[in-house]
Amino acid sequence: MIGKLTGFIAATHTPFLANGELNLSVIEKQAAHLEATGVSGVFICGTTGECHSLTLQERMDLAERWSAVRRGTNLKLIVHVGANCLTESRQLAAHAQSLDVDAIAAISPSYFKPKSLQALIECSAEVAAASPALPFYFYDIPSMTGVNFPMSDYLEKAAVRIPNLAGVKFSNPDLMEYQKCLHLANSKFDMPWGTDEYILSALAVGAIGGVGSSYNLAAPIYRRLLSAFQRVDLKSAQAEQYRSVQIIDLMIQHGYLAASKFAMNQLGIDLGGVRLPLTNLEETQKRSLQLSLQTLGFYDWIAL
Ligand SMILES: CC(=O)N[C@@H]([C@@H](O)[C@H](O)[C@H](O)CO)[C@@H](O)CC(=O)C(=O)O
Repeated sequence: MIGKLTGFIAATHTPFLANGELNLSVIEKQAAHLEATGVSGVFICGTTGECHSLTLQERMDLAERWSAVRRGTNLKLIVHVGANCLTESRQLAAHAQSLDVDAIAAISPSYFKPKSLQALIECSAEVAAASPALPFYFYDIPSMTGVNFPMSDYLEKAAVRIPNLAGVKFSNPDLMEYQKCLHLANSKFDMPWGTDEYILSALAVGAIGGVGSSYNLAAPIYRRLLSAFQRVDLKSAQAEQYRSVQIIDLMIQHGYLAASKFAMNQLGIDLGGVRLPLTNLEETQKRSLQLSLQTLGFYDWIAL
């Protein structure tokens, strides 16, 4: 086991060329940027990575490239293998285990949804069993999957069914349920927090790390937030959290994933655009976002 995930893990974007094909050649630069800005790991092929718009082969190509690139860095590597088809998930999990990766994670199937907690646990168990040597995280993201069971119940029941269960990547803003999970089984489970705009609240109740999209472009803000929190300087921590809120709010107004990819491109990491069904920013939207980021002070906030 890798121990618990600490610090800020970037849920990475998937780089595409102008023609929409995968652009593996930029991953080295992407990793260097993330390491330089202080993230502690990468969570690839997740929501931010547009997992459901990638072919199985593309997901494996990404895992292979990241596994090679992160060697020689301090970045942890977690591969998201969730899919609607459990056979594909199992293939991805087995493939991840053949590489140098730290853990896998999987969301619930969501087109046909598990009707009971036990059915959800059976889905996780099938995937986790395909890579028994890797820690398995259930990726709880009800806003995207529409699957919503109490994660404290999931952990209690799944712990006896899934030997390699490490915890839950908690992309669910329910802080009460989060605390119940944190206190289960002598805090045995790892619970990386997945809603960046509430990370300060999560730290206050016991989080030790987060996985999220905005750590790709704004890790320095979160690092200052964490150090202010650790020295009990709540005013400074709140100020940094509010910076994150303003950035995220701006991205949401412009279409979150396309806007965050555009911002990464502006930072010199050319990740290209998003794939349909998501849509890219129009030129006017790009200009307005760029101006708003400058006016906000974004580029000063993230300077190293
Ligand atoms: C619903 C959603 O996409 N949540 C994001 C957050 O990082 C989110 O983008 C951020 O908090 C802004 O709302 C992550 O939890 C997703 C994530 O980790 C991933 O891309 O796999």
